[in-house]
Amino acid sequence: MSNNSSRIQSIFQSREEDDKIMSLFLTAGYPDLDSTADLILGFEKNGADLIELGMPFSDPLADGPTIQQASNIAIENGITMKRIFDIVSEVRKSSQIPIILMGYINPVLRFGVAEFCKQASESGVDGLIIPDAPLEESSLISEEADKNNLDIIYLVAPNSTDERMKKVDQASKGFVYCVSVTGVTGARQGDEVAKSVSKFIDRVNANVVNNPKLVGFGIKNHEDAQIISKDLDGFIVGSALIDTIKKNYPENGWQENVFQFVKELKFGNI
Ligand SMILES: O=P(O)(O)OC[C@@H](O)[C@@H](O)c1c[nH]c2ccccc12
Repeated sequence: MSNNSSRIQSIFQSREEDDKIMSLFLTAGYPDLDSTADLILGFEKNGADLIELGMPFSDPLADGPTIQQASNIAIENGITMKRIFDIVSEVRKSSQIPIILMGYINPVLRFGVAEFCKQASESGVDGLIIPDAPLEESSLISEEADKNNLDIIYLVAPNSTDERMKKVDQASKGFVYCVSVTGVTGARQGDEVAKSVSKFIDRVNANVVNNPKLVGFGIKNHEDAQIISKDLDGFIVGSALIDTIKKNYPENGWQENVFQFVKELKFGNI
């Protein structure tokens, strides 16, 4: 029997007080099919603690332009569910970094929930984030996820009531995803996120007491990340990473430039 979910728990257990967990979001199959596994391994070497692998979908309603575009390119590249599982199996040959699949419910339903959870788990996936299958719809998938040792991570946002935050905390396993700003994914200008987020984080800390907490949406550099995750366990970056890939690909040495960005995100300019 696999025991995948313990991989997520163990990164929080071994965390030092000042060391923020860094989760990176990458669209599977972007910028090309062959790079995804190598990118994940390189992210890990350069400071990533956790990987969110995006399952591309043609109608990604929570995503801003950067991730929408990456999804479209990945679909053009020929990404499929099977290829996503193959990427995870490939990473598992040499790495134990926790991997969470993140995507929309439709492709999962089309694939078949039971089969999806089984194959995800067998390939070495640890958890799932399905933003359009919130708590109310969780019965669609929670039973099969449980059976296969997959943690389901639910989201809280500034417009979540205290009551809802408590419910999300009860239902989540692995961690709770704190969405820093209302709206879609994407890097924000200036200190927009840092300024608005502190009241929300206080409320999160009062209501979400059983799970570790990571904050995401709009974080673009180390300084943002440190300020925004100050009272939480860590942070998540997606769009700013994908923007960096887009800026460098396919120039010579593009991966090295991306890994340098990753290192600076985690450790600052050193
Ligand atoms: O891209 P940003 O602003 O850095 O935010 C993280 C985000 O990309 C990733 O976690 C994510 C991608 N798509 C999502 C949909 C819903 C919630 C979260 C996500």
